[in-house]
Amino acid sequence: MSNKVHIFDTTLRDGEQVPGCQLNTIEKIEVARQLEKLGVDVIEAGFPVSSPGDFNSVVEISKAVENPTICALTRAVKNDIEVAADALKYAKKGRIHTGIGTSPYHIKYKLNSNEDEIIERAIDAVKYARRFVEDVEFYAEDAGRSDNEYLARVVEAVIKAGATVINIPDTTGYCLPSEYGAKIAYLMNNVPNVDKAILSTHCHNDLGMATANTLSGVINGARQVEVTINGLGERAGNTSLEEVVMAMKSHHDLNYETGIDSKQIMKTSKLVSTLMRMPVQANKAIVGRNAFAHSSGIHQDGVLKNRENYEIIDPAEVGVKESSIVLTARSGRAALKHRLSVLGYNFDGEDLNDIYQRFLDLADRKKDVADEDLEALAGTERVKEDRSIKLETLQVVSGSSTIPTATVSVNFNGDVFTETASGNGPIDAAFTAVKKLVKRKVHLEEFLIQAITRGSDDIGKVHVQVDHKGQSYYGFAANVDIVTASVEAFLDAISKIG
Ligand SMILES: CC(=O)SCCNC(=O)CCNC(=O)[C@H](O)C(C)(C)COP(=O)(O)OP(=O)(O)OC[C@H]1O[C@@H](n2cnc3c(N)ncnc32)[C@H](O)[C@@H]1OP(=O)(O)O
Ligand SMILES: CC(C)C(=O)C(=O)O
Repeated sequence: MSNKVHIFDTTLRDGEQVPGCQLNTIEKIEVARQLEKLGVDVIEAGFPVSSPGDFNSVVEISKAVENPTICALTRAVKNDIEVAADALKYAKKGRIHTGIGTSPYHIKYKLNSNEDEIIERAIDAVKYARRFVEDVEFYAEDAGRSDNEYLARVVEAVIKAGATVINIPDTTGYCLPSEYGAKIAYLMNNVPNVDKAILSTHCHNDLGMATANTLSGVINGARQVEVTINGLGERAGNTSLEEVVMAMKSHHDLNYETGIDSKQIMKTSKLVSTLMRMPVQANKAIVGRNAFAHSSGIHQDGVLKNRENYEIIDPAEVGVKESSIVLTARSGRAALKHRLSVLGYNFDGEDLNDIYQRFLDLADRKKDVADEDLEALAGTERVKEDRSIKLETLQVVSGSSTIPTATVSVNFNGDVFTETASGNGPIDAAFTAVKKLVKRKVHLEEFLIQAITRGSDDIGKVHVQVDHKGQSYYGFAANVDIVTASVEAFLDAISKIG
């Protein structure tokens, strides 16, 4: 048996069934072209009978794409098949995907039918589709809950009728991996003409087992997998392409081949997420933003010593530039030292311990610490050491119905002095208190606050310029508390007055 596993992407059909994920034709063409670059074998482009828009998309995708087979979905209904054939008229390689439910639920409650009648309808649909195209895929909807012996009879009959690929969908995401694998193995062993067709998996994720079930199907003989980018699909989603492909690639011993250029995975994931307006969960395998992010000290130390200590996939393999070391309150000195060195600062020994304590203080208040925060820490560390007047404590009261008041204590050569003042805001009040403390005539000439990175938990960077007897002095500080940063910057400037 060949080791080639065909990748059938149904992002534009099953993925597009997700509420809010509908795309227009131009967007679908963009996704289809990217899927072609990714190297999928089949693109399921839509369900042409469902709407003129979907019909048109299948037509235009057929024109736009060269290499992959373009597939159109139908029910086991003549008109669906005729419309699909018409939509595929420009496809270089076109496939009709027709089928019908085979589980007791579907046969009785959905189709109000019986087993023999369903086999006849399945045969008729496949034969009818073969009048239009050579490549006909048959789906036994809800195969996951279908009786294996009956399913084998259906599969044998539709292969005889001319089906080239047989899809065994776990439509409701019900199967366990062992159960789904056993179903594929049963068909491989009990359908006499099974070698005339390819068995395909189509596993939904209702119990979070879509990827496991798909792999179990492949291990037991399926050679096509139906998958979507980012695992999008009806209800809890479909099997995610990136997970299946990277699982097969990571386990070289399984020896499966696909035509996928895995370096295109991230780009494809981002395109689909953006166009379908469906964010990817941060911890999603392979394509989540945390999939290659290390944020705890022990892991960071391990990754810095050797990436493979904590990574089974080289991020470059899926088109991610590099893994990231995210500095948080759970990071250790190894990660901090590494990040500082990337930024051009070398901290060792006691210096490293000092900045590490200040870093922890910041990280406890801020979820993650960005490079700009580190720059500020590394810079202010030096600034503060040189200063003769140091801020001991600062307390401010402000709000919409109170007079802003600040109490500032400073340490001047070992002695602590305290003053309280009010102002038109907390910074003005604190500056007035500082002016009372230093007993020097200083005039604030310039005052600039900047947020360093993004959120409201950001570090504020403050630059001040003060005038004393006609000469300008500059001060700088950074802190998550902008009033503290302002007072520190003011003191920094004042300390420079001789
Ligand atoms: C498991 C899957 O994901 S299958 C794909 C699901 N995707 C979609 O359904 C999107 C496209 N669907 C549509 O646009 C519409 O449902 C259409 C055009 C296909 C049909 O629309 P309507 O004619 O209004 O039928 P409606 O959707 O209400 O009901 C479906 C009918 O198809 C029948 N049907 C369902 N599946 C099949 C099948 N595989 N083969 C034959 N008939 C089927 C149902 O029994 C029902 O028939 P009934 O009205 O005689 O009871
Ligand atoms: C149409 C079929 C293949 C399907 O989407 C399913 O059974 O989940």
